[in-house]
Amino acid sequence: MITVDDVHKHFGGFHAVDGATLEIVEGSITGLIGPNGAGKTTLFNVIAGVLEPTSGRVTMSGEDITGLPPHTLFHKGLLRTFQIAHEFRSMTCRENLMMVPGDQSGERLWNTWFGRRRIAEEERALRAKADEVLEFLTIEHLADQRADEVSGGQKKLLELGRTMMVGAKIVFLDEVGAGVNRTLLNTIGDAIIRLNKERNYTFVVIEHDMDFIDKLCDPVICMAEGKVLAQGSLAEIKANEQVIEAYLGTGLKNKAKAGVEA
Ligand SMILES: Nc1ncnc2c1ncn2[C@@H]1O[C@H](COP(=O)(O)OP(=O)(O)OP(=O)(O)O)[C@@H](O)[C@H]1O
Repeated sequence: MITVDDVHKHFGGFHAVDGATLEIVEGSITGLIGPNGAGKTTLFNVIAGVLEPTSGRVTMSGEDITGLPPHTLFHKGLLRTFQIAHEFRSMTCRENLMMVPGDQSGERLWNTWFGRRRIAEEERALRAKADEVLEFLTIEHLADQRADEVSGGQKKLLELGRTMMVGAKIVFLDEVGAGVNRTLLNTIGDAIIRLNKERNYTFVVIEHDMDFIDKLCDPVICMAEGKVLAQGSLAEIKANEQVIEAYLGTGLKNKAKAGVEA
């Protein structure tokens, strides 16, 4: 579905992504792991059009999407979740969902003059859709709560909900687990699995929480120092010596030589 071919992203002389090549298979929940500073978020941002790559190619279903801006990718069904923007925080959760850009007639001046009835109908449909999304995510009780009054985990669910307001095909999630309690993390995990199974979403998930990765992701891709080190099931990744070296820093071989137990 997505291929990343020899992508580089340099910040001055620093190679944050240094020749990453990988494939994201349609229908998968792919985990992207790696030590801090491995280049995971930078690679996400390149794929999602937030950053232009220094070189390399990204394709989606065979189409070259390298360097396309986020709003163009959004209309192709490729979404990266972001924290709810400052100006949306005083809105209710339902309104946050209803604000996701679509093709509402109300956005066009012509229709504000000539299509009031149609706008009202669309607004009703949008509201019903937002309520359906809130119900799917089991947060219907938050519909009228301001977005800045809900917990961190509930905000993450809302961010996921925003992807459901449009016909997302592939969603990039960056550290949904950070600072979220276990119960809500399970709710988020379940929502991801249901979206994957019931609505054919493909996910790419950056996460440090290995239990979360274990529950959700196959395959798992491990990056270090801007490169893809390994790809496979989590068990395979955990057994991969290069991966262990990357996480431990000094490396098993060196430790063995020094007579240190790994
Ligand atoms: N805009 C930027 N300018 C300069 N350096 C940057 C920039 N963005 C990222 N970097 C550097 O690139 C490297 C990779 O960062 P990135 O955030 O992609 O890593 P990561 O694998 O997502 O790490 P983490 O797991 O800690 O979030 C880091 O050393 C970071 O400091």
